Amino acid sequence: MAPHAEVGMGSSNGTATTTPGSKADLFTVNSPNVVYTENEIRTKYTYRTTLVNETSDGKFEAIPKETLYDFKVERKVPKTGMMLVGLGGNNGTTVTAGIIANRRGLVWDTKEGRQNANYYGSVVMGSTMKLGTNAKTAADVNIPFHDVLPMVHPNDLAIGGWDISGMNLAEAMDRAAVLEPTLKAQVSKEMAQMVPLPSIYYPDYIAANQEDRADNVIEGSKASLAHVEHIRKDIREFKAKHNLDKVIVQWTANTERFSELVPGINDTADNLMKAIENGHEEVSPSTVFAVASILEGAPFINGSPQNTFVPGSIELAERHNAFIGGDDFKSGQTKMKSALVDFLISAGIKLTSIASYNHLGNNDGKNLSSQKQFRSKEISKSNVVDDMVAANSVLYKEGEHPDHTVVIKYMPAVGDNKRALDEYYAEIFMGGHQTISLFNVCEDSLLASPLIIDLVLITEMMTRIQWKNQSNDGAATKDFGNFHSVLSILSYMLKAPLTPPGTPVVNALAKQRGALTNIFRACVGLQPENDMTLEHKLF
Ligand SMILES: NC(=O)c1ccc[n+]([C@@H]2O[C@H](COP(=O)([O-])OP(=O)(O)OC[C@H]3O[C@@H](n4cnc5c(N)ncnc54)[C@H](O)[C@@H]3O)[C@@H](O)[C@H]2O)c1
Ligand SMILES: O=P([O-])([O-])O[C@@H]1[C@@H](O)[C@H](O)[C@@H](O)[C@H](O)[C@@H]1O
Repeated sequence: MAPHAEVGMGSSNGTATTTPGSKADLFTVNSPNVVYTENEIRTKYTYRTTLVNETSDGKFEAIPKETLYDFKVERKVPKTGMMLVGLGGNNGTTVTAGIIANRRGLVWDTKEGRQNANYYGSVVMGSTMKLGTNAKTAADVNIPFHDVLPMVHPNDLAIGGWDISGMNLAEAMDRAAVLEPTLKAQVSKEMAQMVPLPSIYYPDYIAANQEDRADNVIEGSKASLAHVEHIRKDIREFKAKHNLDKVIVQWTANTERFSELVPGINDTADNLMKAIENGHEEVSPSTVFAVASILEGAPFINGSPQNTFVPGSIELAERHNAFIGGDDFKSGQTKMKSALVDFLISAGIKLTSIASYNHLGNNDGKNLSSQKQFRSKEISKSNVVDDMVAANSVLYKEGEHPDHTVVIKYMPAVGDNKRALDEYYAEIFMGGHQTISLFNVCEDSLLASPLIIDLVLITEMMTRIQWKNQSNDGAATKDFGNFHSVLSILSYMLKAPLTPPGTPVVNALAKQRGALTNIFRACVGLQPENDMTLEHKLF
């Protein structure tokens, strides 16, 4: 068996990328509130919100509020590694092959002609944001999202990870049946050298039909401190082997059943550690990976829908000032839903029914053909409309919401090319109705892989941003510190965004992108994009 090798840093014949440590800035901000030093960007930022009081006669009083923040961004781009749990799966092999292809600037033949490697579908690598308006022409100036802050380039990521299947990544890529043979042929040699590290396997958490893959497992079928330490050691060794500054761990392994939330077991950090020590059956493999990552100081992202982040794991992350994020990549059908529902309801159209069906034939679909695993996915796919409905009391009474059903069927013949069929039914003006019927073929792994990259790049960036705020008299109220451990800024990439305890969940796609964009703009002293364009209206 080939050694547990990984794909290393950018190769000699790779395309030009942001060399770790360089500060090749596309723009600088000329403002008294922004200071650039050799190692940092320091910003004084005025955050403007509106506080609302309810008056005794049922009306509202709106009070504009300003909070002064200091932001500090480390400019040095660190050498970063991405460790995937489920490396040998459809997503794991596809994202690995995609980064290798981009790094080497590969071109391959397809039925439609020559195809170049790209990062389409990645917000960070494939989208832009408005920097401002041209001082002379007043035309919008848009820049690549990746250039708003000094971010890691995906071509420079070292890649590794774990899988309960010991198949090398070239064979696993063939098993996944996602990529063109002409591309696979060009990356196969390099991927054949990559064999996932053995992983923990607790059969009760994933479908029984996954058992035939489990030939690369660490001894023990229940949680243990030994499992936590084994994973921590894997992370340390990967980091040392590639001489990395940082490692981000991401779960793209199978969807697990939900863990039961048991007081005294997974409700607090101490109880969770005790439950792991005692091998409690309500501690899942994904929670063990989360705990190991938190203790090792590696941010952990959950790309699947199960409740990995039981309350005890969130408390543990907060205690260790570690970053976590999740849940469940928002790749195709649900991404469309979170945009369409936002459009309909904010247009004053009363959505009354969503029928959301899909069938797919990959191993994910095979795992989801088991009821407990499907239930995890059904929950994450169903809750995505709640915030948009609750925000419109004109259309919906308290507690009223559209009918919403989610159906997933396993149809091996279609492989990774999921067919999503949706019907949106709505009430319109004067008793009319609108019916929107969608047929959306989502090549699932090709849609999810860019999200895996975005989650790593944004999470890594968040480890280099610190903040403090000032009281109104300008005195610093605290020293610089990290954002909250739960990275809700990642919500755009996720179906069921995890938020700091007690804070609201935002699923509307435009709001999610706006939060991500405007927080990054704030870190270089730029006000939020507001699209008012008064300069084009007031003259
Ligand atoms: N568009 C998408 O593909 C998409 C979107 C949202 C969420 N997801 C989720 O992403 C996950 C991966 O999707 P996929 O299509 O790559 O699935 P996949 O079944 O092809 O890959 C999952 C991999 O995880 C491995 N695995 C299972 N248990 C493991 C463990 N305990 N440790 C290490 N490896 C383990 C399996 O052997 C398999 O190789 C699934 O949970 C899926 O629901 C996928
Ligand atoms: O396309 P989307 O809804 O974002 O997400 C997908 C689901 O539609 C699909 O049924 C499931 O198998 C995938 O894991 C993924 O969750």
